[in-house]
Amino acid sequence: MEDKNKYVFQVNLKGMIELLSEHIYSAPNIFIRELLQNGIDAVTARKNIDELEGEITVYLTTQKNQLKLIFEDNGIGLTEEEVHQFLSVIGQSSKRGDIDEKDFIGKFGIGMLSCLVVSDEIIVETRSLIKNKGICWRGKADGTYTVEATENIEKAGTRVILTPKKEWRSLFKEEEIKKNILYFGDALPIQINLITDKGSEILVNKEPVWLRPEASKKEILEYGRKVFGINFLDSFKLESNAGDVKGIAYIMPYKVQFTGNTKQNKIYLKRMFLCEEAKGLLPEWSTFVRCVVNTNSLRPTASRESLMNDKLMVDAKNELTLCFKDYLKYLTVTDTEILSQIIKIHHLYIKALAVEDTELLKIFVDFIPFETNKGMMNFLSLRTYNDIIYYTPSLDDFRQIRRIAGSQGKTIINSAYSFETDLIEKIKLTIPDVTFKKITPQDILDNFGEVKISDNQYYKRFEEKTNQLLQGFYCKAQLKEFSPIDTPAIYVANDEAMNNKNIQSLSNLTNPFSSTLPNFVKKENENLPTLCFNKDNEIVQKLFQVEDSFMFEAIVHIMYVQALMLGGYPVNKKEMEVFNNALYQLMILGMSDFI
Ligand SMILES: Nc1ncnc2c1ncn2[C@@H]1O[C@H](COP(=O)(O)OP(=O)(O)OP(=O)(O)O)[C@@H](O)[C@H]1O
Repeated sequence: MEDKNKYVFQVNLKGMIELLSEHIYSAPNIFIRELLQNGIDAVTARKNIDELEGEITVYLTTQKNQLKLIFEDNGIGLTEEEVHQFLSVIGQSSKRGDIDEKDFIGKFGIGMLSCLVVSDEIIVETRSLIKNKGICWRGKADGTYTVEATENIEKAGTRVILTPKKEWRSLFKEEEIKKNILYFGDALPIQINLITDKGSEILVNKEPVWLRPEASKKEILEYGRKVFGINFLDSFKLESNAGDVKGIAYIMPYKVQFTGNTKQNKIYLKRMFLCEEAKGLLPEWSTFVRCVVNTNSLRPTASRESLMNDKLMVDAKNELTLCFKDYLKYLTVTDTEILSQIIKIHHLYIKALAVEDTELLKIFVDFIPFETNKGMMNFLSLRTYNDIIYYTPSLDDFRQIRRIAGSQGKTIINSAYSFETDLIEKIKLTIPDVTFKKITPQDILDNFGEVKISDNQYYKRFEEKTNQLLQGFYCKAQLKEFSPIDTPAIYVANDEAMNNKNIQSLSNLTNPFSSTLPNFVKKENENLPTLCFNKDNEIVQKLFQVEDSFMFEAIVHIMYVQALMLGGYPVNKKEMEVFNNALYQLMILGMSDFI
């Protein structure tokens, strides 16, 4: 029995078009991609029936003062029933459920709507290869359509005719049409002709160089230069069974920011340009390459402007990651010159790769450069000249200790960069005969030579007086022996000590809560930053004998703030004030002798 309360959904076509143009498709030129796609799918469908070579011809012509864009293909065409079934029902596609479904690019049944973004009406003249009768279908943005017989189309195939809306005229200019056809269709396996009132030209007619197995490296690099405008260092093939992916990766000739920018590639789906975003398809550390790849079976999203991040994509990514690794391994035996250039320019990425792959780590480890207190050094020199290799994962610590550690004969790696500490941990596991040791400023301090204060009244008084002066800055003073001898004082503070200093400074502010802050510092905590004076330094030695308290104070303040600056520590307002004041007073004093 029929349900009286049952109704059928209505579709507001205008709303649908708005949705497509504003939210699904990124630009109005997408209609060119959709028309090319339909043309090629129609030709593919015909290939199963006869051997005719497929062709797409685009006409740009003025008829009765009206600009017309005509996309014509010699594909399978549509019967009258199919016109009603597929062209006139949104979301209905002849390519879904077909045994050859995987051969077609389209499948959602919405692509044609993109034409209504730029044209008020779509006219489709079509003649099916199966039922030899010409049909003219006219669809409008208000959701109505008409179908009638036509003699306009003589052979099997389809012709889509668009008249530009006023606001989109610029998209229908010859150069614009040409540019967009090449942008989306330059790798399509079909001849594409452009015929205008001025003449005709073939835009696409051969296999792109990056898909030709016999193409030379020179040709491939030349293609990369043309497309990306970059003189790449080298190139290698990308191939994966999962997703049926094939293409080329180009090595950037200069350093690129480690921003994870994956948006400067060319990704094709069944040879139709899809997007520039390779996220999910290539490994995260691969931003030192640009790639051009085609996939025949990874799945696009409905906007057809990115790939779906599904299991197949993950499998493809794993296979493509292997291509990177194989290429680098291959270079170790075929072209170490290129390899060392790649490592020199892109060592950050190579390190990330080595963290992931033990085999590669073993191959590359000696080539890998590290930033040390003695400049850039590769691992081979590091391990040849040092029994112990020190490293520090904090840039602040590295800045602080690099000079002093060097003078003590230690080599320290700055491992504050991404992947660096992970890499060191991995090297420790993989190459056990190399000794690594993490080092902090405190370790350096512990290694300074002790000075017996009680033996010398000058030393004793010096430490007392400097401690008194520095108390107000939450810093303690110690007399030590260390090299280099020309460094009068070094400020040493670990994170906790700095934290204590900051809390103490804040507690002096007028904020009503600030007085409670010192309670957060552990009471028994002796962990304050330390200013180590170098007992054997000339200025310090002179300072032992300075009796004048004004002069003593000024010099200690200058040495304190200078040590802060040298260590790369922040200098607060109070510290800056005493520093400036001391300098000012000393300058006045110095000048007075010459007046
Ligand atoms: N040039 C053509 N030749 C033959 N049939 C066509 C042509 N263009 C469109 N069609 C028919 O119209 C249907 C709808 O086309 P439309 O572009 O809207 O969607 P689709 O190509 O099926 O999928 P998608 O939305 O993924 O592009 C197609 O499935 C096809 O049957």
